[in-house]
Amino acid sequence: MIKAIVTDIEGTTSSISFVHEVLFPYAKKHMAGFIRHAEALNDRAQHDVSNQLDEVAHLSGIQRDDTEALIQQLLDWIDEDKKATPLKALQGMIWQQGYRQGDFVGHVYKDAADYLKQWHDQGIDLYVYSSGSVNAQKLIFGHTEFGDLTPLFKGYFDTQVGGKREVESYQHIIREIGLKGEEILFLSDIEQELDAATIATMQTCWLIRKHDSRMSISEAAKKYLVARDFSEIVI
Ligand SMILES: CSCCC(=O)C(=O)COP(=O)(O)O
Ligand SMILES: [Mg+2]
Repeated sequence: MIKAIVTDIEGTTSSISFVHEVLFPYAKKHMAGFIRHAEALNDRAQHDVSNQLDEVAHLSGIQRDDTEALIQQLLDWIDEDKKATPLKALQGMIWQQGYRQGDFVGHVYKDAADYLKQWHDQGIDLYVYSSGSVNAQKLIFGHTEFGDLTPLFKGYFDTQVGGKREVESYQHIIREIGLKGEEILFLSDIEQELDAATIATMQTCWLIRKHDSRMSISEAAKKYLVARDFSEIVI
């Protein structure tokens, strides 16, 4: 029996095009200005940005005092869709401005919003696991056309627990949730994420959305339970 559901965001609850054509370009446009002007932020925000730049320097081997090279590295990582934790943290800080200013609304499919509400009302614990930072996850679900969906979620996981294709990440999430793996359903559009969750003993469902699918439904169904939207997910 499923007692908890952990969902991916991009390609699962939300469209790939929103992430790649709205969020990523917005972060790219504002990254340099955001970092150069970090000094003008309040102390805590400045400290947060500085910590992330420390980590960019550590991961890239670029000198910590070469701000322009660090910015270029971040822009290159956006182009590569690199799931680097400091990039994801900085993107979240930049998107926060965008959501607050009303530059965009977080995209969530209607079926996802409807079923998340239904499952929540049934007493199923809901969690998010995305490469986007926990801050970014709360922002996308907090600013949807269906209102603030964050009260539906019991918890959020990002790459602080590890990469989404690593078995250990799902083992960590299972421990944190405090249920057996087979009592938790993981939803994703990415085969390698489903593979890792399955090895960690979670149940899985592969989302093959019409305009977002990277795989045919018949091919995917040979390996995992599949759903074209949340209404087809069997609990
Ligand atoms: C939290 S919205 C932005 C998502 C993001 O930055 C990303 O890289 C997509 O990752 P996901 O694990 O949701 O596919
Ligand atoms: Mg995804």
